[in-house]
Amino acid sequence: MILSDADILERLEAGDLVVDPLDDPELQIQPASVDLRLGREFLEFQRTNISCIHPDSEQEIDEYITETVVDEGDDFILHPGDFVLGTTYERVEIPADLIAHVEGRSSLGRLAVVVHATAGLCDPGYRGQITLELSNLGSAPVALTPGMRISQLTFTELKTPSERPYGSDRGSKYQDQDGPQASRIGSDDEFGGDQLERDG
Ligand SMILES: Nc1ccn([C@H]2C[C@H](O)[C@@H](COP(=O)(O)OP(=O)(O)OP(=O)(O)O)O2)c(=O)n1
Repeated sequence: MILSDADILERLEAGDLVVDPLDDPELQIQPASVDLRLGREFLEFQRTNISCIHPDSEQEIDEYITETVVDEGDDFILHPGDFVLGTTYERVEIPADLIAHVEGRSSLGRLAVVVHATAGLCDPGYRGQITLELSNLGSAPVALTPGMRISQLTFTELKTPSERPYGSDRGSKYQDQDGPQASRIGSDDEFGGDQLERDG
């Protein structure tokens, strides 16, 4: 079951679902979602000198990334073909019996701005700001203003609460993230590994 505005309000008031700060609930709570605003920090991949990214090398990923913090009143210009990481301004806490989906807003989609390239799932138990995978599929640069409503979060109730919510086991590498976080896929090994065992 997907939560409606009334369900979302009820869970926010109960305090187990958190969207903080929710400065203008009337504007931000939509019929069945909550609009989230764009934060000031962005991570950009440097275009030059990248021969190949090895996902298992965190150091390598960090070396290729630069951080930009947009000053008050300024915009971040997302150029055609760009891919950058942004962040929601709000911090969320998802209870063990809900799963949240990060969705784009139609008004930005119509400008060819995509807010999550592939991953759009916030696990039950997740706490923190949400990293946005921003790209511009159009042919004109688009100005993004921190504070603008950039994405929306929908909530689906699980049949039973998760027994191992995010944060309760070793693999929860993005728990409590603050600002945009680059991929930590290199930590997968440390947490049990995705590598297939080789035969012989
Ligand atoms: N666009 C998104 C999607 C998710 N998340 C956060 C909320 C999720 O609960 C958490 C982990 O997401 P995934 O499970 O999709 O990521 P991984 O499987 O790579 O990480 P882990 O191994 O920690 O589960 O990241 C985020 O900040 N921005």
